Amino acid sequence: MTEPQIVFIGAGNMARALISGMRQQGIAGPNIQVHAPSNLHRGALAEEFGVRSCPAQAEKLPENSVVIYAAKPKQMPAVLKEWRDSLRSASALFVSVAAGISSAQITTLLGEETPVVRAMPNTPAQIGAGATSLFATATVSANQCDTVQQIFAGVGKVFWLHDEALMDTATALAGSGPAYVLLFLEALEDAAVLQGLDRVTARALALQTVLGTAQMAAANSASPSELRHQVTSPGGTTAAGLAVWEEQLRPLAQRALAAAAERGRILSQLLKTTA
Ligand SMILES: NC(=O)C1=CN([C@@H]2O[C@H](COP(=O)(O)OP(=O)(O)OC[C@H]3O[C@@H](n4cnc5c(N)ncnc54)[C@H](OP(=O)(O)O)[C@@H]3O)[C@@H](O)[C@H]2O)C=CC1
Ligand SMILES: O=C(O)[C@@H]1CCC=N1
Repeated sequence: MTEPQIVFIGAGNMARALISGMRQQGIAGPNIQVHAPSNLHRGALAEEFGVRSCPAQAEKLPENSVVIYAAKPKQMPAVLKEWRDSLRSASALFVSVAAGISSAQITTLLGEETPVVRAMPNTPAQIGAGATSLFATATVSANQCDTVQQIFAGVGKVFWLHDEALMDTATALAGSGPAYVLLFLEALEDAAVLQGLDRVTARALALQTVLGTAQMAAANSASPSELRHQVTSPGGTTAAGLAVWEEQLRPLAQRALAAAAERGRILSQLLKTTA
């Protein structure tokens, strides 16, 4: 099977993370093209990864291209109006990473027959450690599902969802998740510095603790709760620290994921697909 041309609409943070991972996966630079209004980000991608840098305007695409929408959710109606005909004439598979925007909204813009996959990757894709949730509409063929699986499996782990409504939860958990983990790292570092540890050591200790724990949990069949109990000596230091975390962490996690998922639904409601 010939490799499909992968066409990015948008050259920002998410496009960069995916392209970086794809290049490490061995996808050739010229097999990836990136469209954006300014040369700022797409020019840098062309220089760094050897991809084709193209203006935002739609162009004729090779048959069976895979088009990845990686511009902002609210820009979708205007952008898809521009691209609709090129997508149709290439029988392109359309993959959207836009938070919140439903497949029904996309097919309203592109036509019912357009095969659409919603993908929610995250930025660790740039080092091949991403987590991507995928949802395919009924018009996506088994071969097209395989193609999408291959693309995203090359930049991390892939999870197919069968209920589109849960894409907002996947977004709240994994799409936004790297920011929560980074905030947690910042908070641990700051707290250790407050106790007198120098910043360089505090950052390195926090980072290695989170990294090592995630790797240990991934390598172990025991649940996170079981592994946590292995750290926690009765009456010891961990129990004292955990008592403080337990006061607030679970309700906070629930509120944070609820707020993020709700924002996804609002982004969807704000979109005027009739524009
Ligand atoms: N950042 C993340 O962690 C994740 C983001 N996403 C989704 O990815 C999408 C992009 O987010 P992110 O990368 O963070 O955003 P950025 O702001 O970093 O990038 C947006 C890109 O869209 C480009 N753009 C603007 N207008 C057009 C147009 N008319 N045609 C083509 N490209 C255009 C911009 O061009 P220019 O370079 O000229 O400014 C820019 O390259 C969003 O839909 C978001 O929901 C999904 C998962 C995770
Ligand atoms: O913040 C956002 O809206 C995007 C989607 C998930 C991560 N970043």
